[in-house]
Amino acid sequence: RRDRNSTELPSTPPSPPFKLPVIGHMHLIGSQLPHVSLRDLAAKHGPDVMLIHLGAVPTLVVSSPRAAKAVLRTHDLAFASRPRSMLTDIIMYGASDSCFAPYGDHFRKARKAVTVHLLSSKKVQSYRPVREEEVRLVLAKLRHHAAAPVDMSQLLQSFANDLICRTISGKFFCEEGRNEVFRDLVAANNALLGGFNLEAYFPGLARMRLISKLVGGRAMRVRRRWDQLLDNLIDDHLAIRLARTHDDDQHDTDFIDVLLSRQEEYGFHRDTIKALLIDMFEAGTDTTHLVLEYAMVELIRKPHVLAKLQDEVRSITPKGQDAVTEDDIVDMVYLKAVIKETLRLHPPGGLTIPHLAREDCAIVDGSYMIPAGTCVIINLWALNRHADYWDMPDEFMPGRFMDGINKGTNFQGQYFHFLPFGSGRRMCTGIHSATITLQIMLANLMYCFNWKLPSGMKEEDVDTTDVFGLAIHRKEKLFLVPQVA
Ligand code: HEM
Repeated sequence: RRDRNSTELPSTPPSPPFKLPVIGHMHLIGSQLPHVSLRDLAAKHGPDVMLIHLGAVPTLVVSSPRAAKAVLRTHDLAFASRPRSMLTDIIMYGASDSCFAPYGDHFRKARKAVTVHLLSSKKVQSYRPVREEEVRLVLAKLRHHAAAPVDMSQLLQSFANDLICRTISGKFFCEEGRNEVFRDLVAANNALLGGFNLEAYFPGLARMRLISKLVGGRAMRVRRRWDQLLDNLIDDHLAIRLARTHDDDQHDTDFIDVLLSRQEEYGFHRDTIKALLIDMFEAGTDTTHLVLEYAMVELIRKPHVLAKLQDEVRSITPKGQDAVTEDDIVDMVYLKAVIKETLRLHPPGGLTIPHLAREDCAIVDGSYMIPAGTCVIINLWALNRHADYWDMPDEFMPGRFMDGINKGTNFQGQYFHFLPFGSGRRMCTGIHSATITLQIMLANLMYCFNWKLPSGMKEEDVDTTDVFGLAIHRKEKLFLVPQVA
């Protein structure tokens, strides 16, 4: 495949020098955060695209908006697959989920089921009472601890966990303490999938019996724990469905119900349902709460932005209400700008999940030939801070979305310098759910409380060091003192 306006033969993308035997360019990624090392390497060796070898795996790193557009829009179909790995095969039941599934009939079916039946804007709207109730629980906890330092990292993580547990499996999930088990399991998945996996970079090793036994054994233990939890949940739901009258059947209340009611239509095996549920647990927690935490970090470090946001939220919410509702946030334009700016500076993954080239493809005006089988990662963090598109790119300035060149820029996937949710066939399916959750929680934190740092701490003392896993997170926990407004 080639772009139409190309005149010269495409070449291999540039690569950094110093490729070593066996490890390739891995030593150049170093101990820094991968998205930062890759941005710095790209600036020197391939500002649009750069080919590196991570162990034995040829990997294209995409770092400019025009190259991202080539991969995610112009040649979206050619780059819409995912690399296989022994770990995702085990944990995601043969990669039969939507996140890690290779492109093909199964992926299209799985993605359709998720976008149409679980995460469409209408479906997300139907979970409004659940969201509002979970937000109220957070507000009650904060009121209880008012005037004392609160571990906001932990509070926001529990909020995101509990909310996703309830949308997946109804209220009884939390009541029976299963959300604790699930929290452990998501952490175990992250340790496996987010860590450095030898077998992913040296596929030859995966064929060696000792390595496959070690890595596979660890993954199988986690998988068995997921099986236990999810089989119980599915069996409980099946029993309740059997006991229901025909009329009740109209109401699919949670994700498990919805998937069970569509199982025949889509021809899903029980394992596929389990894989899709793990996706939702996994993608729905360690994204939303980290963005909320970063929003609070940025706001506490910029008191004038925090004050402006509070003014907006408090002036729009009707007098006498004890909390902000989802109707109230429709006109909160500064709230939305604050959330965009937080997502711009802190996109949770930093990089996309790896894509895989399905066929040979010439990209960026036919300049570079990418062979089938190349792994592709788009450095979203680097795009979101690209100096050609953003003024003072490292500064937290929500106003940039209200005036100036980025007025009106949104994260729906058509502005290739701002892609916190990705773009194209592999774009995040949770975008509606994530957006409304971020908005309603942040609006309420602003409406109900004034915020201070623990005594003796100044704004500049708030630690902003990041560490890398499946998502980027802050090294230190965030403690803040809420004061009832
Ligand atoms: C602030 C919150 C979130 C952000 C910034 C975010 C961002 C992303 C990104 C960048 C990708 C990868 C795109 C690619 O590989 O090209 C992704 C994939 C995905 N996200 Fe999200 N996400 C968020 C929340 C959620 C939520 C709440 C859910 C579901 C409940 C979700 C479900 C998924 C799924 C299923 C995929 C895989 C899509 C595919 O491969 O077809 N995400 N997300």
